[in-house]
Amino acid sequence: MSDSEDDSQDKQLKIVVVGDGACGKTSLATRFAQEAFGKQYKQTIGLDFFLKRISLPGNLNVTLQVWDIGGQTLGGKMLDKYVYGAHGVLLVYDITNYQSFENLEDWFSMVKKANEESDIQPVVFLVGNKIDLEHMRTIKADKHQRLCQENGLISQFVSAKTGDSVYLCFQRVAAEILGIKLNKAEIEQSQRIVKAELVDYPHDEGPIREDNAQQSKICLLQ
Ligand SMILES: Nc1nc2c(ncn2[C@@H]2O[C@H](COP(=O)(O)OP(=O)(O)OP(=O)(O)O)[C@@H](O)[C@H]2O)c(=O)[nH]1
Repeated sequence: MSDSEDDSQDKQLKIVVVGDGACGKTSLATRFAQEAFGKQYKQTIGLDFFLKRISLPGNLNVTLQVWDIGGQTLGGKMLDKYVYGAHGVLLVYDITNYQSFENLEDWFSMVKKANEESDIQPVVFLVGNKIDLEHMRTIKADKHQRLCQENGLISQFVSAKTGDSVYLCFQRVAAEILGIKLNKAEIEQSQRIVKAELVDYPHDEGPIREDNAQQSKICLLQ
């Protein structure tokens, strides 16, 4: 059987990714679906769409349709339609941006309202992104946990930049929707270990001084 025939038999799950502009939704989806990351910010107009097939315990394959919703759509006419019928929702914020956390209330209200008349109620994850910038964190982890407890949300921290826990996040959403329990070994396997890059200057040279670096750039231009 070819891959595409195989795909067509997979269960498809609709996962909607919402949150403020620039909190990293596209980066998260791109990291998951294409294993790539771009530093340049390019605003999503409307929505983007990604498909990725994953495996769950018990040799179960599922295809995730990831709906990456532009942050500027909040309050717009189309948003309800994008979110309607989602099996899973990722409420994403940037841990270094307080406003993106505050605005989750509006995003969550919209998610609940959009699905009021749907037969399926989505599993909702609270996703704190950019944990590679831990030193710039403005929302304490206990505030994040409190929001989860008060609203029945499932907690996840990720970094779209390093890839830390991104695959795990989507795998947990799918498992939760399908009522599958991931064991510790499966969770650990999906968690990418982040290694810091160490710059090792030769001891006798020391770091390059800014004025020297400037000169060498000028030389190159001439
Ligand atoms: N350091 C760091 N930067 C990130 C991370 N995720 C995203 N970024 C950066 O944050 C900026 C915004 O990322 P996007 O993924 O475009 O944000 P978005 O939420 O899709 O934005 P909208 O399209 O406006 O809704 C980009 O410059 C990304 O490179 C992360 O985990 N760590």
